[in-house]
Amino acid sequence: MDINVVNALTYEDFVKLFGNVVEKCPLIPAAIWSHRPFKDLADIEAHIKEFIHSLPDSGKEGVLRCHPDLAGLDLQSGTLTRESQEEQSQAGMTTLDSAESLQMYRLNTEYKERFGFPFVICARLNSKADIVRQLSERLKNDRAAERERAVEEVTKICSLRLRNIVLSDIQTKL
Ligand SMILES: NC(=O)N[C@H]1NC(=O)NC1=O
Repeated sequence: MDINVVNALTYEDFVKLFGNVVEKCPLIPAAIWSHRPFKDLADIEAHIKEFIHSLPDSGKEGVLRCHPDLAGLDLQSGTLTRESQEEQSQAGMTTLDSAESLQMYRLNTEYKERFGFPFVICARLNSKADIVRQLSERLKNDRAAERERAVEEVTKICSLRLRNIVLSDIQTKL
């Protein structure tokens, strides 16, 4: 995908195309649109990261709260976004047995009670075993460290989603 094509998109088409690069946060692409023209995809990514990092703690936590639980209710009821469905499926979250589902439910619940936002990890870069291990490990962090850790995962998810868009035919997304 040519960056000139992206730079020529209307605001509406830009948000339609990049609206979910950060889960359920179309405000983020809407905000960075004003930085056009972008040099390349890395430039778009840098603006998104800068925007997220510039948010106050409450804003960062808000971004985290837009994420569905891994192997949670949205997955069970078929209400995940297309991107999240693909990612969770790739990490084996859609084929958990009942003991694994219960373990994820308990850990997710404990995590949300401790931090007040859901556990977020880039599912495409982690196996089922990695996810369970990291969920248990990260429960030991303090809130500020964990917020930053989780935001880092949001940026990894965003990078892969951006790459996916670029590698696929732009026309099919509009
Ligand atoms: N909670 C959480 O990590 N959710 C996600 N991770 C990911 O890669 N896609 C998601 O929706």
